[in-house]
Amino acid sequence: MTNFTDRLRKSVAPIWERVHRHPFVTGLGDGTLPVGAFKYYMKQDYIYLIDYAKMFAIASVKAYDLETSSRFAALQESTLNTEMELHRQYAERFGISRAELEATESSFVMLGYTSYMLRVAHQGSLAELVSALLPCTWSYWEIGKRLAQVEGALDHELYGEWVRMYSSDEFGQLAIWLIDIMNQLAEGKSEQEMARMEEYFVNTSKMEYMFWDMSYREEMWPWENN
Ligand SMILES: Cc1ncc(CN)c(N)n1
Repeated sequence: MTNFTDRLRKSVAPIWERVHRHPFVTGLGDGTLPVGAFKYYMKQDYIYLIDYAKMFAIASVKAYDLETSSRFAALQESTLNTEMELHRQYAERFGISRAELEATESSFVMLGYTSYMLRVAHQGSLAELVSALLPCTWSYWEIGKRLAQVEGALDHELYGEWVRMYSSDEFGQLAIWLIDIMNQLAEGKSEQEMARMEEYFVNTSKMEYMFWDMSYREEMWPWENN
């Protein structure tokens, strides 16, 4: 028997494959990614994660039982204090202060992505909320695991830290828990509800691709660097 997340994964197969082949992602693995693009990405991703952590906070409020509520609260905590610590450490290496990091001006893609997710979180059910946030954690874990297979990627002096974090068992446990809860929440849902959840999952998967792409091109608003 296939579960709901098998259906989701199948529906985004071509998009995620494009992500795996994107030069930003392959460059993280083989070390060819320009440092400027990585710095740009780190700063945009830092402010992205501030909003992403809020998705878990809203999920904690919407949860139907205490255990689920506290798991989402823990996910918020680990985003703010473990995942974002990686960014703070990179920023320190680059001589970017915490204040500067937090004051990063949002790119259009970053703003579109987080605004969309937060809209689903505020207007939708818990199941819809999880379907919109799941590509973020799940796809990074998949990318991390694939890059960890590339020779030298785990030990690269700049990008190794990134690959180690997203391929780690700790990060994988978070992704697995989210995949499980997605399947539980989908149980008993009508085809119409599942189709809406699939739409959110596909849309945020496309936005993941766009986030990599804008980072590679260090894209801001069109009148600033075009
Ligand atoms: C844009 C994006 N997507 C996903 C992740 C992994 N939490 C992230 N840090 N940034």
